[in-house]
Amino acid sequence: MTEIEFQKNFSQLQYHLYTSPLPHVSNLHPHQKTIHAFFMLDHLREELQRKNESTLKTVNDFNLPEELHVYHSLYPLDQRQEKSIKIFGYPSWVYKSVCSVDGRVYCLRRIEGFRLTNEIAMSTIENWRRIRHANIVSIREAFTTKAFGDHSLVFVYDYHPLSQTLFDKHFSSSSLQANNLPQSGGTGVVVPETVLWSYITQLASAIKTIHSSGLAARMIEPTKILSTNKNRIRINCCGIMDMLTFDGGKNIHHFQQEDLIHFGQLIISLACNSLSSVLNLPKSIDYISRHYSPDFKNVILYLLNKPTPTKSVDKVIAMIGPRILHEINSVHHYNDFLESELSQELENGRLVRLLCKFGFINERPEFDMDPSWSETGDRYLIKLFRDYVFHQVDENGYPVVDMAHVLMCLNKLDAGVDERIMLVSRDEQSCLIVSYKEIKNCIDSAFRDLSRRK
Ligand SMILES: Nc1ncnc2c1ncn2[C@@H]1O[C@H](COP(=O)(O)OP(=O)(O)OP(=O)(O)O)[C@@H](O)[C@H]1O
Repeated sequence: MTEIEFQKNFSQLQYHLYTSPLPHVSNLHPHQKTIHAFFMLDHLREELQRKNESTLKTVNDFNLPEELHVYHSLYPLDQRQEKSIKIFGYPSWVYKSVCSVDGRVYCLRRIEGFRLTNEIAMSTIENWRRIRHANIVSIREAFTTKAFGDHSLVFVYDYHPLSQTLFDKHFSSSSLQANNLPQSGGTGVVVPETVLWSYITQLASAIKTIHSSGLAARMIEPTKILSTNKNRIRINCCGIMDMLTFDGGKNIHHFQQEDLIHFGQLIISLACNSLSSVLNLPKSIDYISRHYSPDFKNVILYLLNKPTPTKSVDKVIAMIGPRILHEINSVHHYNDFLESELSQELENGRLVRLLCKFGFINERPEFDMDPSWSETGDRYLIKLFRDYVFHQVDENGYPVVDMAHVLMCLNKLDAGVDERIMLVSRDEQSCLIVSYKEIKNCIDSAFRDLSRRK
């Protein structure tokens, strides 16, 4: 399916189901709530919806193999059609794909035209598979294939929907600036120092885990670091270079030292908002001294120092200690925020379960001829309660469509409160005074009754 067909077949989801609260209702009493209090924040919902949509996207591309090892439904993720061989020495392609073994979505990276001659190289992936880190894209497996009509090597990674490379995030729209250092009299920094400290902390943590496992990342570069969430980054493509240039681990110390230098170059490029800033270090450091804190400059200078036997990521971690505490604090705050948003939806799950029970009980066709089912006793009460919640009309006979009323009734029902309400029959000939507690008992017993009938 093409992108246009996809748009046609799946009508756009309405992200903004509710407008934000108006100013005059924002000052509520403690016991009052607006409709927004029952749902997660719009922007969070929208982000999750978009991620789901992009995870489900499919395409009918006859140039792609239908099946590849245990993977199918390949969907290309490359945004740029021109293939650069700068990073791997071979053209590489990225696909989203579904695994037929566990049904999950993965990201496949194909290295085109690579013929594996040394089988032992495959074993390097085992070391990488053992690494689980919040700032590293996890690798699952690697295999060779001729499904594309050539000898290709495919690496399977966790899929992070809608992720962006740091290059796309910070350098793509600024290609003009990419060749020039920002002017000293400019409006100030492009990437705030707090964001850069967060990047430094996350990358240092990932590199520490990699180096402690006797490995080297060899991928600290803007197109191979993914931004998967707000300020959340992950090193991508780990393990590929170890396989493409297999040396049995002889040069690992050299590659680890290179990691630190590339780390420094990445941060300097982000701080100066220019990929070429590493070519003119004195000018770049001067810019950083004027716009960022001395601590920040010292970390960069340390990272860019010539390799020595004592230069290590541990020293970087010691230098950035206080910033790590700040990062932990921010992460805990964000965690609290997400937990509170999640709890809003938890309430909705409860209400959906209640609505499902209503759906099971009311208007069952097989009991149409059985007046004892819905027209008497408990079931009759449930039917009247359903009318009370959903089918009320105003004094002019117009339907009352009031979500707050529905939510209030369902919440009181779920809690089984003692409050009493008056239920009126449709012909208005009889009325019943019952408590939510009694109705709750009726629903539970009717549902139990249904579940038992097999
Ligand atoms: N694990 C992943 N999960 C989800 N999306 C990914 C993953 N890895 C890469 N992508 C996406 O695939 C696209 C292409 O990635 P790639 O690494 O090829 O970047 P690139 O900028 O095209 O680099 P190159 O110039 O080396 O091809 C990017 O938009 C990236 O966000």
